[in-house]
This record gives sequence, structure tokens and C-alpha cells, in this order.
Amino acid sequence: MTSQVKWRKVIHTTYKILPLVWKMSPRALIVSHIIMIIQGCLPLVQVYLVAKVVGTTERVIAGELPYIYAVFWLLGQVSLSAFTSIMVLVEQLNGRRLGYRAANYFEHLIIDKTLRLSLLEFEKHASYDLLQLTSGSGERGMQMIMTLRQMVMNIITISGYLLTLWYFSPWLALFLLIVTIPSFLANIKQSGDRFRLTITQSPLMRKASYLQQLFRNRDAIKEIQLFRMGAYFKKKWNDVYWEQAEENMKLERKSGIVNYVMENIGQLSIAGTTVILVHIASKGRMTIAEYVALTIVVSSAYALMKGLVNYIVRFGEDGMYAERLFNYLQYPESKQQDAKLEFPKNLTHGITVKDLSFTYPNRQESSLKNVNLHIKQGERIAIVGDNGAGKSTFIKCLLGIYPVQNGTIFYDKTDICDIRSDSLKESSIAVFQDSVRYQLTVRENLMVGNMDGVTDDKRLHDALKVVGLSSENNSLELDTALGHLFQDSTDLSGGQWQRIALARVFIRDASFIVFDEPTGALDPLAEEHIFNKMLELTESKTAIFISHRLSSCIKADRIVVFKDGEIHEFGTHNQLLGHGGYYAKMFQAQSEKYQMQSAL
Ligand SMILES: Nc1ncnc2c1ncn2[C@@H]1O[C@H](COP(=O)(O)OP(=O)(O)OP(=O)(O)O)[C@@H](O)[C@H]1O
Repeated sequence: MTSQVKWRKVIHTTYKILPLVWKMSPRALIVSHIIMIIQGCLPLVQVYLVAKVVGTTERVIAGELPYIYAVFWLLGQVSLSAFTSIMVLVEQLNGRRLGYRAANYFEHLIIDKTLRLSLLEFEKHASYDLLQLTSGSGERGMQMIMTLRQMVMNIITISGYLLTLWYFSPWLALFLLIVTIPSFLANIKQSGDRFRLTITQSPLMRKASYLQQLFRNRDAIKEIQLFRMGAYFKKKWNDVYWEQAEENMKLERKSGIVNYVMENIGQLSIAGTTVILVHIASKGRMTIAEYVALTIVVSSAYALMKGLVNYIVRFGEDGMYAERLFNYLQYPESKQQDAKLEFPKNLTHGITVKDLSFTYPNRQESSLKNVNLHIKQGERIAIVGDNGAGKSTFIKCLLGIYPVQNGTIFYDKTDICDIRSDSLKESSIAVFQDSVRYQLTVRENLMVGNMDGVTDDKRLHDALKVVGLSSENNSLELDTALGHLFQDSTDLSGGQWQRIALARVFIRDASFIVFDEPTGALDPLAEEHIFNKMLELTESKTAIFISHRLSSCIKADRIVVFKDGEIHEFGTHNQLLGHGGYYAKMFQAQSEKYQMQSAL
């Protein structure tokens, strides 16, 4: 993102935002504009009333008018002030309402867009940053509209003031306009500096906030205390904090001096204008009442013009932030969005992978290289291999989480690229080693497996029973809130959270099931029990298990060994042992470990 306010972009963003705001709440926008016009005219009426009060009082003192006339105009002034306050209140409430709606509406746009983006986009640093930067951009967009409104309101009032001054002397109006120019230029310059600093500081701010958050995260605190890293992280945060604060203070000092000079120039300008007024009055071309009213006009017009400059600057800054929202919304979407076909209802032929290669966006080397594999319908495949061999990447491609870059994947005869994304997700289910621990109820955590089955308590209880979380003596209630973030919630152990994730599979009728090391935190008996249940469940289904515990893989129909992104070996357990290759070596190493442990 550019670190300068680009006015062409700001205007472009305004064009895009205005129709959205209109769509959100036309009534609130109309009300807002009517109030804006009224508010823009009120200061002129105020000046008129001041002139009337002073003029009438003068004549009352001179005995030309009865006392009641002065009271009448004073009452007019009080009524106007009450009316102005009501307008301000109505506008504040209306503005708030528009603000809430806008924040909500823009957040909907961001969430919907996020759901349509391929996960691969988030692997790219740039798009991840972009998502981070969208936070608050909706509010900035709304702020832009409100600022624009304020600008128009100021322009209406200023025009009225300038016309009034012009009526008495065009020089008055021109002088006032000219003296605002330095303040305008200084403000634009300051705004550019401020915006540039915010953008260049953004990585620093994120780092400071990350380090600060470490001290607010339960798991991180555990490690920090245990490894006595507190002082180190605190110093790291402190350094980043002050680096950022020093830069801010430097800019604030500079701005403070410029503002001081501008303020004094402003006061001198008002004094200069008043001298012109005195000169005109001395020529007998205005009354005392007009003189008083015009001095108010001069100081109010100057203040409003200064305000206008600030609004213009803020408008530019908000526009640049709001532009991020549109950048994000324009991000290329997953190609899967255009796919039209359904996932084959009952797989008959199975899954065929041809020459599949995959490279992560931020890496040079491919994580999958020309993978070829046919998985028959109803086959249970175990995938094994070293860390980083490409197992998870492979199944993410199979599940359509990552788009196919090179090669093809067929479900029966249908190319994965032609299968509608929601149909693919409906027909498959996967449990990962790092499943999300939703800080919600047990029921909601299970819902992730099957939204429709959420009211079928028996089915949910049965699933909990299979994974050992519901027994006659000790049962997890479906409406128990889980986690540690909210009051009255119960946290689970790592293994119990894994069981929750596994239970999702047992409430879903998917034809293709994937387990990506989801049993690492289970005790051996539970793992054996759940593994047998998984085999039962997947009896006639196509399933893939990724596991580092080779003893669990023996029962699989076939084992695929991944090495450096390629299929190194595949066959049944006995075939691979007989082959005496990498699998046999790994199996031997694990068996020896168990034998040694049992000998001890
Ligand atoms: N998001 C990512 N961005 C860049 N590279 C990645 C990403 N995820 C994985 N990789 C790289 O791709 C390769 C394959 O990773 P993958 O996660 O598929 O391995 P794995 O076999 O599942 O490993 P493990 O057994 O440790 O889970 C590794 O070299 C890894 O560093």
C-alpha cells in the first residue's frame, strides 16, 4: 500500500462508497442531508439575530423602542440555540445509526469475501496482511461520508459568511480567504507525514501488539513463565514500543510548532480583518450592530475555514484506509466458485490423482512433485512419511482446500475443478491435528461436523460415546460451554479436545473421510479403540489416515509412503515389509523402540 494520500484514489473510493451507503440506509442518509443543509444555514441566522439584539438594545437604550423589543429578539436567540441543540442531537443519533449499520454492512462484505477466497490466498503474506489491514476500513469508509457531510455543511456556512462580508467589502472576503491558505498547506503537509508514519509504523505496531498479546495469552504465559522468557519478551516489547513512540513524538513536536505559528497567524489575520471593519465603520458605512455581527462573522468564518481544512485532510486519510476495503473485495476469488457439477453421489471408481504438483506461493521448491495415485472406492489408505514430506499438502489438494496447480484429481470421472465447492465439502469430512477449539458449547463444537444433526441429541450423544466422552457414569452435557475464555465454561484436556474433533466424523454421512493425525494426544487405549471405530465407520467408504504411529497403519488396505513431496513406496503392510524399503526401515525402528521399552 502506498504511504501517501492519493487524492485521485480518494475520490474514486468516494464514488464506490456513496452507492453502498445509500443502499444501506437511504432514509438515514436523506435525514442526514436535510439536517446538514439546515445546520449549514443556522450560523447565519445566529449572526442575524445577534445584529438584531445589539441594534434593538441600542434603540431601547436611546428610548426609540419599548423594552419588550429587545426581549423578543433575545428570546429568538435562545430559541435558535435550543433548535440548534436539537439538530445536533438528532444528527448525532442519526450518524451513530448510520455508523453502526455501515460497520455491520462492511464486515458482512469482508466475511463473505473471506469465505469465497481460496485458502491459498492466505498463505501469501500480502493477502494475509491485506486482511489484517481491512479491520476498521469499513468504519473509515463511513467516517469519510460523515466528513464529506461536514465539509459540505461548512462550505454552506462559509459561503453565507463570505457573501455577507463581500456585501460590505469584497476585500474583507478575499483577505479572509487568502489568510487561510498557509494553514491549509501546513495541514496537508502534516496529514501526509502522519499518514506516512502510520503506514510505515504498521509492521512495528503489529509486532508491539503481538508481543503485548503474549502476556495475555494463557498458553503463552505458561511457556514464558516456564522458560523464564518474561524479561526477554518484555524488553523486546519495550524497545518496539519506544521506537514507535519516539517517532510519533517527533512528528507531534513538529506539528505542535507549525500549529502554534499558524494559530498566531490566524489571530493576526482576524485582527487585520477587524482593522478593516473599523475602517469601514469609521466611514459611517455600517452601524454598531452590524460591526458587532461582522466581527462574529470574521472569527466564525476563520474557525470554519480552519475546520474545513481539517475535514479535507481527514477525508483524504480516511479515503486511503477505506480503499483497502475495496482492494480486498477485488481480490481474485477461488476458481472453484465457477464449478457447476455435483460430487459423485456414490463413488464407484474412486479417486484418481494424475501428475499432481503443488508449490506454496512463498516458496521456490515444490511440496508435491508429480504425484500419481488411484484410490479405489471403499479403500482405506494410510499415508506415512517424514515431517514435511507433503502428506498434509496432498490431502488439502484432495479436499479442494488448495486449488490444483498442475496435474488433475478425478472423483470417479469428474475433475475436481468442475465440482462445486460446497458439494465437495458436503461429501467429505476431515479431522486435522490442529482442529480449532471453539470456545462454544459441546453441541456447537459438534455442529462443525453436521449442521443439520445438531438437534438430534441421541446422534450427538452416540458420537460422544464412540470417542469416550459420554458414559453411564460420566457424560459431557451437550450444552456445556467449553474453553477458558468465557465465564461458566469448562476447559478440556488436549486429548479430550481431539476426541471432540473426532466425534464430528461420527455424526456426518460423508463418502470421503480424511484423518490427518488427529489422535496424537490420545492415550494408547483410546487411540486403539477410536481407530477400530474409525475402521468400522469407514467400512464401505473411501478413507485416508495420516499417522506417524505405524502400528495403527497395519490395518489399512494400502499404505502410501511420501518422501520429499513424492510417492516413494506403496502397497500393503506385508508387501512393504517384504520390499525392505523406507517403510520397512521406519517400521523396524518403531518396533525396536517398543521392544526395548517392553524389555526394560
Ligand atoms: N503454508 C505453507 N507455506 C509454505 N510452505 C509450506 C506451508 N505448509 C507446508 N509447507 C511446506 O510444504 C512441505 C510439505 O508440508 P506438509 O505440511 O505437507 O508436510 P507433512 O508431510 O504433512 O508434515 P508433518 O508430518 O510434519 O505434518 C514442507 O516443506 C513445508 O515446509
